[in-house]
Amino acid sequence: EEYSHIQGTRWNKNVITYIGRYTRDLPRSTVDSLVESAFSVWARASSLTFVRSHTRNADIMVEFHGDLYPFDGPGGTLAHAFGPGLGAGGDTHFDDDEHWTAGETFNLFVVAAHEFGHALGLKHSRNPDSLMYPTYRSSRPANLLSREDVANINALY
Ligand SMILES: CNC(=O)[C@@H](NC(=O)[C@H](CC(C)C)CN(O)C=O)C(C)(C)C
Ligand SMILES: [Ca+2]
Ligand SMILES: [Zn+2]
Ligand SMILES: [Zn+2]
Repeated sequence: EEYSHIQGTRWNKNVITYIGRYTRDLPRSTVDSLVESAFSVWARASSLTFVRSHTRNADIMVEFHGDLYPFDGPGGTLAHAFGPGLGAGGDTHFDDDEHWTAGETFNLFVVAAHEFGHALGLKHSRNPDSLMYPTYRSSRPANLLSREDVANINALY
């Protein structure tokens, strides 16, 4: 879920940096490629570009953590992200009590793409076909973004 109390509306730049941590569920190289693919979903639909950083002052920190709020053990909430901003702004956290996969439930690429939508400033959609719909759906269409998702990211950047 997005944390509106700290987020701004959008990043004031088009090149956004990120740095990632890892889960024991997958090889690090797999996490790297799934995260990069999730960012490229938004890069392809907008004027944004995402650059992996190796310094801690990256815009978006990708982390995995267990039983700290709002996480709740296996199932339930899968991840959360802060809207654009300094410090924790843009940071994206995955519940490490989930089983993260590159295929079946829960698919890290699909969840990351949703979370990165929040990290860019997008809210939830009421359209079940949209990536920004608040419930996880494993059988997502090939083109992850709905026309609404594309319209919303381009209305923002
Ligand atoms: C399977 N569990 C769910 O479908 C849960 N939904 C989520 O964990 C959202 C992330 C999904 C959409 C990737 C939380 N969210 O909005 C983060 O930005 C519940 C619907 C149970 C809350
Ligand atoms: Ca959970
Ligand atoms: Zn969400
Ligand atoms: Zn967190």
